Amino acid sequence: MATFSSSSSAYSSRINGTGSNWLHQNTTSKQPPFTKLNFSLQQSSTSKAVQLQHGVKVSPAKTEGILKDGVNFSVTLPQQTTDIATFDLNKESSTVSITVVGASGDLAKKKIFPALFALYYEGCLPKHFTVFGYARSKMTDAELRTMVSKTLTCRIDKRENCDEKMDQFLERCFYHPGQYDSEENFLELDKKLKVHEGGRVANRLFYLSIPPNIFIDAVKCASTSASSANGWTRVIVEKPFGRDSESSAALTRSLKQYLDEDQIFRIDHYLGKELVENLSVLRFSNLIFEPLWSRQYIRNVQFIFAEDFGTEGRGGYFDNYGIIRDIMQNHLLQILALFAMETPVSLDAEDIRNEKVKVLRSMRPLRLDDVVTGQYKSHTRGGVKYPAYTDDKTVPNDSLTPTFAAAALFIDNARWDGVPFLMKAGKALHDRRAEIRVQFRHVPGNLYNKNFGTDLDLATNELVIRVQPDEAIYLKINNKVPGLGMRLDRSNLNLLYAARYSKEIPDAYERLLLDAIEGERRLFIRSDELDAAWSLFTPVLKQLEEKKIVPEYYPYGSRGPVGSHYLAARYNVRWGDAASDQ
Ligand SMILES: NC(=O)C1=CN([C@@H]2O[C@H](COP(=O)(O)OP(=O)(O)OC[C@H]3O[C@@H](n4cnc5c(N)ncnc54)[C@H](OP(=O)(O)O)[C@@H]3O)[C@@H](O)[C@H]2O)C=CC1
Ligand SMILES: O=C1O[C@H](COP(=O)(O)O)[C@@H](O)[C@H](O)[C@H]1O
Repeated sequence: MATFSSSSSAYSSRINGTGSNWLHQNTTSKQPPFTKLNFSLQQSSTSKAVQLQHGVKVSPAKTEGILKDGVNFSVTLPQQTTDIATFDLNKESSTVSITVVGASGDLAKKKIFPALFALYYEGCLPKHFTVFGYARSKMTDAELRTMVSKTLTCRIDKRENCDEKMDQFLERCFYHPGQYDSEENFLELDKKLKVHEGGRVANRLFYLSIPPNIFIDAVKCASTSASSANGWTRVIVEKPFGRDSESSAALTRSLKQYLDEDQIFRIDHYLGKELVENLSVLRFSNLIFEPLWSRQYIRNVQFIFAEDFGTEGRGGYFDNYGIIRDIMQNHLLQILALFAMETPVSLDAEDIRNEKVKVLRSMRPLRLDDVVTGQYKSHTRGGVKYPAYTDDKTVPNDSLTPTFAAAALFIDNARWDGVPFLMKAGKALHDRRAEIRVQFRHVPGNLYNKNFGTDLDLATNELVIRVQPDEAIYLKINNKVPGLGMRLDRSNLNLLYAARYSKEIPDAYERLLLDAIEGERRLFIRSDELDAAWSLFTPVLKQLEEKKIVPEYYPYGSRGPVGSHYLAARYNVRWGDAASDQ
């Protein structure tokens, strides 16, 4: 299947083949909004049928039904197309089976099944697809459907024909109980998959939604006993990808015993978030930002993640990892790489991932002095007692695992030399947010300095990219307060998504699942990126553990340890989220 998307305000294309490249993009109209793409069929085999959706036209007209190999054709989009247009070049002859391994688990219920349903509802899944749940729990197909329907609390809930669509979706959902290390059980799954595939080209996606200690067993069995014989087989792997450089490299080596790198889709769901996707658009398609994107104008950059709840229910997993591995080494570092990378040669996955690796490899490994850790303690507010991290029964009473960390990182390259990149991540804080804050330098020789009082830092521009909640991009500027005097204030140029766009924002898992089905790797982590990411954090993680560094305790629901402010102050930085006009 090949898809591309277009809209009146942005234009882009995503062209992928099924198995091998069915389509080759020759030219794209240069006029935004783009309206035309020219393709030629590359695969020298049988003719392909073309299905076009959303009023997309194909020319020449005779290609409408059957396309012959080597035929050039062009596709015209309606000017205002905002939806994804879907081509299915071999729709009658191929099918996609998505097996959720660990289907009885938390992530499967909370994210994966709802995302699959949303994709189905939006018409983004191929004509022929099947969803299989696989886990050890005993369940029938009907029981899986009940479980899925009960947990399909997703953005689609209130939409037209939701119930009807849900019933249709559930008819495509099946379950096979089995052990994760049993080739025999995976062979049984293979047999069932074959029945549903009905002799078509069989593409198979396995989503490993299981604890990391059983990844390799499951990959081994899936690849040896349930790989597709005539289509592609891909595996989505959930984090954690190891605990440090060594264990991550060992995991990669083991995965590569059974899979090629291009079959492995390492998911970092923050890369699927709308505002993170938009980061490159903001930087590379607006003349006003890219020239400012360097040490010359940027004073510091902050990546902030906060949750207003603790590890509830996931303490067992969390205690072995801690907040640095859970959030910083992956989600925040991935955003940092996209933020700081050089302009990629193109929007192709490999070009983008090459630039991300380069910037990660230009970074200094984090030093112990540049980290502050914290752990939440019990706190009573309004008569309600909020638990300490160690109150979780799955967490040892003497655990030193950080639930909060702040860190200062540096990129030793020409663009970013000396600019502090600060990260802060914590659970059980006073609010929930994820954002990027870019604080600009002072205006040299500012004529209005005297209007700002003594604290010039408060008067510098700040660009905030709020990833969640209430997605927004806003720029703090200085402005004259209307009137006869000369009083200045700080105001926001504010792009609040909910006010600007009526369209709801898809969940990150929808985008990533669709990309994995289409073979688009841009938003997945390549193994060299992972190595580079681990080498930045592994030394400090080891020191924290070996030296048994005691975290600073902070009350549940507070703003976190004071130490994070001292760390920022050492680099002349003030956390943007602490300001009153945030
Ligand atoms: N939950 C979340 O919000 C997030 C999870 N992740 C990652 O996604 C993956 C899945 O997470 P989640 O759904 O929370 O995990 P769960 O702990 O819910 O496990 C998923 C399923 O795996 C099976 N399982 C659990 N423990 C074991 C075990 N020790 N041995 C064998 N099988 C076991 C169980 O199925 P059964 O007993 O039926 O076989 C369970 O339903 C993990 O790698 C996690 O780190 C990543 C980001 C967020
Ligand atoms: O990967 C993880 O992410 C969640 C936060 O994800 P969000 O999309 O809800 O912001 C976090 O709670 C969890 O600890 C971590 O493993």
